[in-house]
Amino acid sequence: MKKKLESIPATLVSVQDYESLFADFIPHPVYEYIAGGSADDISLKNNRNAFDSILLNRRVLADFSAASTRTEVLGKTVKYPIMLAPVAHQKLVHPKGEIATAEAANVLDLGFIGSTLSSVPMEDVADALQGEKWFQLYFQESRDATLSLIQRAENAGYSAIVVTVDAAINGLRNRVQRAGFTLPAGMEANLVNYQCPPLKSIEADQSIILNGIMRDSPTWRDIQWIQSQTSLPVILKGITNCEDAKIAKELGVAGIVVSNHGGRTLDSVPAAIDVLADIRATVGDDLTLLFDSGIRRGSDIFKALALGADSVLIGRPQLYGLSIAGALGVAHILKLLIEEFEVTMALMGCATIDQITQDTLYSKQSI
Ligand SMILES: Cc1cc2nc3c(=O)[nH]c(=O)nc-3n(C[C@H](O)[C@H](O)[C@H](O)COP(=O)(O)O)c2cc1C
Ligand SMILES: CCCCCCC(=O)C(=O)O
Repeated sequence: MKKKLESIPATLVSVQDYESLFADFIPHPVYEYIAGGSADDISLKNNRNAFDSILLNRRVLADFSAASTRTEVLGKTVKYPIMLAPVAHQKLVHPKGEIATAEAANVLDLGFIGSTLSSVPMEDVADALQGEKWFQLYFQESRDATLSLIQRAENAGYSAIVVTVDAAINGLRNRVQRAGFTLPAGMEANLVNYQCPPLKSIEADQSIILNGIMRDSPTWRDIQWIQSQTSLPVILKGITNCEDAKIAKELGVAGIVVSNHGGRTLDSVPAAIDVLADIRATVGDDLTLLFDSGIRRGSDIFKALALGADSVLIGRPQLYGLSIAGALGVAHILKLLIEEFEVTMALMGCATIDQITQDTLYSKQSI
């Protein structure tokens, strides 16, 4: 395994370059955990294929005298429509874990979503962050434990709760199983004092999954309960279905992350980018829509905004940079994506974010 780099070689000029290299810097089972999707990687691959099939309908000779990447997300002005997605267990790839990623987010002035499963306590991650910080919530087995996480997030200064709703149980992580990946101790720093309740009893002819694990799994009523327990905006992450988006809006959530979890939960769900426009049409213009799953280029950020996202989240690329060169690597990757996004805006003739509309894309039928 290679030692972390202390400077960035001139050959690393895109996220793809980092992606090709990061396996050399981490143990193979960890690589499989990060790079893999679920089951046959169908959704994982679809995420990229779908982005590649979207073509840009450029305009020339546009006026850039008042150009800006600034926009509003959840009622606040941000420098770029880009945030760091919640990514668990970051000390798997670097001893500083989430602290290094937070430092990179600070350098680029990007918002950060801290995971319930972070390997650094959420309070320390919050202290390391200078900009916008949201907390991603995984429901715990008991409401007390879930509520305690929300209260800790509030006390630590997080300004929104992002509830992940697409992972009621783990997906079929076959690549992880084949590689023999197991989570080392110390990778779930927020949960050290949380007791795991005993396994639920089931009848002899019942399913452990459907009647055991899923029996008390969260429902829409639990989302309402969370809303009743916090004054922070509540955002649901992991919606790919228009009816679910409609229910979420009716319940008054502050936003939705259109995401298939990077192809890591249910395999064979569509590419997240392929459902984004329909979800935007369903919820209307006013609800905050975030997007992740497959963003690897600045042009992907542009495409997601054109299809209705207010901001995108960067997932796996954080870990490529962290594995190879710590905070410097993450910052470099984020910088590359920002520059690519700006180049795309420039060559597309879009000087401001509100000019990035569906008209900037060829419709699939028209080509
Ligand atoms: C190693 C890893 C850990 C992740 N941990 C979380 C997590 O703790 N909570 C969560 O909501 N999503 C988690 N995700 C999903 C990301 O937030 C995001 O949805 C996904 O990475 C987007 O796909 P992409 O990385 O292919 O762009 C994780 C993803 C990876 C790769
Ligand atoms: C029951 C879901 C566990 C997910 C663990 C972290 C994550 O979101 C991911 O690996 O993806």
